[in-house]
Amino acid sequence: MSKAPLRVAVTGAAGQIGYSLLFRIASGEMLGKDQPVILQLLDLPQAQQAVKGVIMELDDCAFPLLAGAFTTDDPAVAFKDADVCLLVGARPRSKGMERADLLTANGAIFTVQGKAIAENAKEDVKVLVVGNPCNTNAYIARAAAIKVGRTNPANYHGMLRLDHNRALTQLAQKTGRPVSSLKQLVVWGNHSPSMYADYRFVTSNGDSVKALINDPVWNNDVFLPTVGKRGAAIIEARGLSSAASAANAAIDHIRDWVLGSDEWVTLGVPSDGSYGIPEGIVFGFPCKCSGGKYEIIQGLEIDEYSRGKINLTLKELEDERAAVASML
Ligand SMILES: NC(=O)c1ccc[n+]([C@@H]2O[C@H](COP(=O)([O-])OP(=O)(O)OC[C@H]3O[C@@H](n4cnc5c(N)ncnc54)[C@H](O)[C@@H]3O)[C@@H](O)[C@H]2O)c1
Ligand SMILES: O=C(O)C[C@H](O)C(=O)O
Repeated sequence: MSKAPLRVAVTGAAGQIGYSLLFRIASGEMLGKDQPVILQLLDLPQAQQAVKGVIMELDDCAFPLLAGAFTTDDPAVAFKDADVCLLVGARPRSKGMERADLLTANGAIFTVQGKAIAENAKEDVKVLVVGNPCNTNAYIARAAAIKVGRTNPANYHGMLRLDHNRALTQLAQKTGRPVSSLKQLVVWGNHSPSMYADYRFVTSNGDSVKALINDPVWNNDVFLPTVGKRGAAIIEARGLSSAASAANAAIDHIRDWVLGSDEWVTLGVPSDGSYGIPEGIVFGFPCKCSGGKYEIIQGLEIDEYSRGKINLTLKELEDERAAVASML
């Protein structure tokens, strides 16, 4: 017997990430090749026509797993009974802008949406914020949801998976080892240039990647800036912010969370106090997922260099938290 459909709400559905994301969700790449889905799409009133066009294209793919799709400009309708919410809709950064510039522009969206999710979605809804600055937007949505109650505050995530995937490829290219052989990577902190992509624990077929590379100067002066500033480099090259790779990362994040992952994955999750990160701050941590739940991997050694890097990205998130305090 076929499974009951899961409801996936996607905001910013008319945007460029939406266009890369929706077709892959409908084809089963996110929730499984035997899992029907209903797409509940949210965008602004002026974008409704464009979303209708996207739904026409979804129809024209005749996806066997697509059990329905609709568009609305009302968050309460979009999030009704949702199992998964992908909060993509926000203004993207343009050339020369830092993510902090987006804080006030986009923060207001997430108070409204966090409340609407908590009031309307399934109680165990899984929420991933992609719209930037995604860690603090997830923090805002979670704070608004906590005021309502009902949903699980641990299930409001920000997306660090793009940074994780970017770091994997840089390491694969440096070592000449296949991406698939690299295990135990983590990107700590904020989805911003302050993030700390940490390959001290990474192995490739049992070999330590840190020992293979054995080049702290490359780590500090090439690897970290390349991963941290990759978003800006893509905006510079494309004239638009990353879209297909961002959509891919969102799919990876939700797939691993829902279907499980034997490997470490970086998830941006509300801190439970692990590694000295204050509770509630949405922070990139090494996680394992199984049975639809995630846990932060404990007990990793944090050396002095790493502590300095983690403190730096934490400080940025604490400053962002202070900047949005009046919105909460
Ligand atoms: N976390 C990451 O790794 C990552 C990576 C890439 C992009 N992003 C961010 O994702 C966001 C979307 O990027 P994009 O390239 O798709 O942008 P886009 O401008 O192409 O699309 C954004 C869409 O969001 C809609 N929107 C705006 N406000 C909305 C609201 N209140 N409710 C619903 N929809 C709304 C717009 O109408 C538009 O259709 C940006 O904030 C961007 O910075 C994050
Ligand atoms: O950098 C941006 O503004 C877009 C996105 O967050 C990215 O990392 O590509």
